[in-house]
Amino acid sequence: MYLSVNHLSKWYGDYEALRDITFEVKEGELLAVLGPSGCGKSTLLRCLGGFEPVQSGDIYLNHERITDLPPELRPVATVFQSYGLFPHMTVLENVKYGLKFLSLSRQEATKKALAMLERVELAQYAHQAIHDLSGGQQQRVALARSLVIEPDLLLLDEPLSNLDAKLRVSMREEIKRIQQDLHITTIFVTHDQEEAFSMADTILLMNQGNVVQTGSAIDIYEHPAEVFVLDFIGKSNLLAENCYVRPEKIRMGLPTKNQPAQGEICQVVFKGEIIEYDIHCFDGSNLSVVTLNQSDYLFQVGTKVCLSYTEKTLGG
Ligand SMILES: Nc1ncnc2c1ncn2[C@@H]1O[C@H](COP(=O)(O)OP(=O)(O)OP(=O)(O)O)[C@@H](O)[C@H]1O
Repeated sequence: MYLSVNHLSKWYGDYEALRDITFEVKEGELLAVLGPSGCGKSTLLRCLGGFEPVQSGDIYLNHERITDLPPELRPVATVFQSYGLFPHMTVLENVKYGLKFLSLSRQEATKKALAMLERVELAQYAHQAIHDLSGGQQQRVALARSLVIEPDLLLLDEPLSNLDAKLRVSMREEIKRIQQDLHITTIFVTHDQEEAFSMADTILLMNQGNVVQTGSAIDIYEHPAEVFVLDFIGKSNLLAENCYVRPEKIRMGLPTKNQPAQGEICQVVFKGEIIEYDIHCFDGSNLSVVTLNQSDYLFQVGTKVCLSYTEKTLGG
């Protein structure tokens, strides 16, 4: 495997921030580390980048053990949330800065930096000051500066968190395009499920310093390993211990002679593309149902409905 992380543990004093973390990443794959605030995502990234020592465990990158190497000796580039660009330098100078520690002639460095700016579609801004660029453009300069050194592994810590909602969506596609073009193995930290789902080949879901599940977006959504995953990823109805049904998997209809009403709609939330319903069932339970907006608005508050669905089992 290209990146192997084996039994990594990290303590801050007597607080265990990472507990026995084990996972693998294939070459050219994009892995999203997803989880709630404080679960240890950034700590894991800092340990992979060499910015934090670990107490036990091993990291192998491209068959080399890098666990104890300082950041500058790891073939790894990190883009932090703040981008860390130098405001007094031009775009080109910022990207060339990444090459400072390689023994390249000035001409070679300029050529490489310009080629990378071309890749991220910013060549025309090469001689502009950093503060003349938008947030999304600055993000791409930070990416270019990291990628120009041709690292074996790219680490991105919540790279879209400083951008507005619309730009986040277009930057997701942009980062994915660049990552795939360069076939660069990438680990991307986010607390945003949609971001992880839309970008990652594999998702590593964390909670309280542990890895709780690893898999594709479909694996994790369709086969949640435990209640935490069910709650964190999407919406769900927990029916009984270990049994659940997703709201969009419930079919709702008007009662017929053969199918009596099982509940009554007590709330309708119109969200445009979808409509969310809260159903009070006659057995005393409550269910959430989501339907696509298919426009006949049959179901209003007070409508009695029948429901059909198949229960799924956690971990199944
Ligand atoms: N330098 C430190 N010293 C002590 N505790 C720390 C340190 N850095 C992080 N922690 C603790 O370790 C835990 C994990 O923090 P971390 O920043 O990795 O979480 P995170 O999942 O990235 O959160 P967020 O999404 O909010 O950035 C938290 O409880 C945090 O308070």
